[in-house]
Amino acid sequence: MGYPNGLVSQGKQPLFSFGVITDVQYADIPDGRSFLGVPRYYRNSIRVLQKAVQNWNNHQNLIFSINLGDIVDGYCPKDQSLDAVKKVVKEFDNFNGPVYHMIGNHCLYNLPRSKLLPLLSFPNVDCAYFDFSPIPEYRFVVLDGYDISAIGWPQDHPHTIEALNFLNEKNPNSDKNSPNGLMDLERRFLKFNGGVGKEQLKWLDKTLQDATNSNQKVIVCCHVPLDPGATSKEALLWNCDEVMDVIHRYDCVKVCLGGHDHKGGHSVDSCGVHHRVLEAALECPPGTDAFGYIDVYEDRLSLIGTDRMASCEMVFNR
Ligand SMILES: Nc1ccn([C@@H]2O[C@H](COP(=O)(O)OP(=O)(O)OC[C@H](O)CO)[C@@H](O)[C@H]2O)c(=O)n1
Repeated sequence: MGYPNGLVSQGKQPLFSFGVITDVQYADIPDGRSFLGVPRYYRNSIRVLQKAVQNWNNHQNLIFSINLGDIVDGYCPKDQSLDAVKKVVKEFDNFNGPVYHMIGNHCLYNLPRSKLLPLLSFPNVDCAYFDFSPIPEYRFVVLDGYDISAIGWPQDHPHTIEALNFLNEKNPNSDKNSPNGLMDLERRFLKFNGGVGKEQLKWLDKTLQDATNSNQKVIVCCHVPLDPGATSKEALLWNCDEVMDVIHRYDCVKVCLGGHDHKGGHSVDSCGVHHRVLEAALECPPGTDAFGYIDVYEDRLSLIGTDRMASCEMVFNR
């Protein structure tokens, strides 16, 4: 059987399947461009989401969907932020199943965490990282890539202060979103990125130990990518090295999914873990789409992408 975007089914039934989309970055404003000049279609992006939900529902066998973050764009007029987030959430709610969201920098430009987490139905409204297990053999670990961040926390919050100190130490530019002069992987030390804090790292370690004890395979999800092979250096998590050190201690993690770097990417790291950064809905010119679903097997994930989201076979290496 043939799929869109070139995959060929291997005949076996998946254990389960789920929908994916990222970087909708909706705003009711005219089309624009990224800082680097890439076109952005702020109004069309909600149409891409509507098409995704329709497609997921038509599939009939997707047991949940994942939104990898950045639901509303930073250029959304601030007096419209709440309505814009509610409007996008309403579209996700048309999906016939649970939707797991994560927060991105653009979400945090619009609303503080205290407002976002309840609106996005996080399992615990005080914490943006969590895990869930759709079937006993698999566990999903959702990381908060803006745990240590200069955006989203109150100005006097310890995590804001830690982030500002970190940026001042690592990035000498007065514009902390500018990578000018930063070399190679240091180009990730930008204000629109963030890091995973110590408590969350401990939680990640404990959760992966628990998954190992339960003989579960793990998919890690984070808005901010974790491997330089799958993303521009400017879009990497500040402490991707620390997070990957924890992940590599365990054999259970098979795939990491990300958003944030709109062009998308795929790599296999030195320990055989797949990293798939998904293509953004925001950059779809009208008439095009970027969403997909993932078939989960015992030995691989198969991403079936639509249009600008490339299909991808991720066979487990360990
Ligand atoms: N002062 C700046 C600001 C940004 N850049 C570079 O521009 C790229 C991304 O900026 P932008 O499009 O505004 O960021 P988004 O959060 O909307 O999107 C995230 C990107 O997709 C992550 O790649 C980036 O390359 C910056 O370094 C800059 O040079 N100077």
